[in-house]
Amino acid sequence: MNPAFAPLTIKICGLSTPETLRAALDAGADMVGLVFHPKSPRFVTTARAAELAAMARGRAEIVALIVDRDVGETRALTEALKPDWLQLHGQETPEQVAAIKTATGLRVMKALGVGGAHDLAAIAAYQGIADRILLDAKPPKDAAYPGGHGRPFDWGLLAALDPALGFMLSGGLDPANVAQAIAMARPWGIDVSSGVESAPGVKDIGAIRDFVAAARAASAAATAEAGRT
Ligand SMILES: O=C(O)c1ccccc1N[C@@H]1O[C@H](COP(=O)(O)O)[C@@H](O)[C@H]1O
Repeated sequence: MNPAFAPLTIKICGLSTPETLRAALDAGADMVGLVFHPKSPRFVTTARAAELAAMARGRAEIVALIVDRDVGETRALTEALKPDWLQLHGQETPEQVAAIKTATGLRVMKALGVGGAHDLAAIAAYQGIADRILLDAKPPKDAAYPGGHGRPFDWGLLAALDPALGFMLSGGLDPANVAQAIAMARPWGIDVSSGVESAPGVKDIGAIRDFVAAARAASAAATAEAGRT
């Protein structure tokens, strides 16, 4: 499908309680993300994740977010949780992405940090291997974990990309800026964590609803605009 007319995929990441997960599902999120990186304020144990996944299954796609895990550990996690997707948010090489995909049989989203136009060159090495590329802001220097810092990057850089790429966009999105991000970047999907929180790791149900509503409205406007041009 022409990406300009594809429905926007909305992912709410870092959910860790039944109440906030339910809010994301009721708001109409397409994907829900569970963070398995121990240093993250959104970290969930496998037991808590299984409880949340049982609520989400059949209503939204379940994304397990991991950082530089080896193939054996990843396989054990996916056998226990049975997610729909893996989000690889570390320094995984194309070869490691391919090995994880083969070992788990799951769809894989590979996150790449963007700080300048030169960073977009890294995309090519993952095309045909990762099922989706996620373009995120780079973390602050010396950050304890590599994503989820609420920092946007220059979405104007993405105008240079082939529209057929169909990438996921994240980094500092929130209910107030998501419409502008969609209008500028025309992503296949969007991913948010900090922008729907009242403090790191504490999701805000009102902000989740506002974010999904703002994103759906902006996506409808972008689709109508593409139909006129
Ligand atoms: O959310 C986390 O804690 C996290 C930890 C380690 C790697 C990635 C993480 N989150 C991802 O980071 C981006 C941006 O999030 P934000 O909206 O700027 O807070 C997003 O893709 C999250 O899935």
